[in-house]
Amino acid sequence: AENQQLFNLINQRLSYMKAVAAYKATAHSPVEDIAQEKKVVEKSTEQARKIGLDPKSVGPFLKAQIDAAKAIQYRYRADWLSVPEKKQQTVPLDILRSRIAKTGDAILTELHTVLSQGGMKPGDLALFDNAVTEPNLSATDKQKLFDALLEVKLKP
Ligand SMILES: C=C(O[C@@H]1C=C(C(=O)O)C=C[C@H]1O)C(=O)O
Repeated sequence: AENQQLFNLINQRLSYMKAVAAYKATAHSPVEDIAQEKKVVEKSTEQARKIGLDPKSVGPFLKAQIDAAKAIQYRYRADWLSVPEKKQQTVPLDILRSRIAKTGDAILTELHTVLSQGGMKPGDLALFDNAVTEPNLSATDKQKLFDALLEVKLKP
């Protein structure tokens, strides 16, 4: 169903965070990049408005996605301090960010479709739980993400 596709896309965005964390670890860069977050929020808010989502209700969802993305990266970084990973090939950050942006746009488009077809019910939490499989996402991060997702509305 459409909900399943939406949840898969949300998981896909989170699944890029291991590669982002690996790039930053190699570059000795911090996880948090406020300038990039601002770009993501501005572009996504504009996209949401264009496709007919209520931009105000999208704000907390975007924040929850970014918070989850950072929490995942911090956990990888912490784990790699205890048990270093074998040297992997790192994907350039600009390439990862363009994939993240594409997935982010797809999430908003799919969310619009779901809301146009009647929206989600709290009972969809079980579907969401199964679809969102990123191992370094905590149960509370996951709950926050789902709660913010349920608050997104169509443009009045
Ligand atoms: C994903 C990244 O890491 C963090 C999370 C971001 C996001 O979820 O869009 C943006 C900037 C960073 O604070 C990144 O640096 O691109």
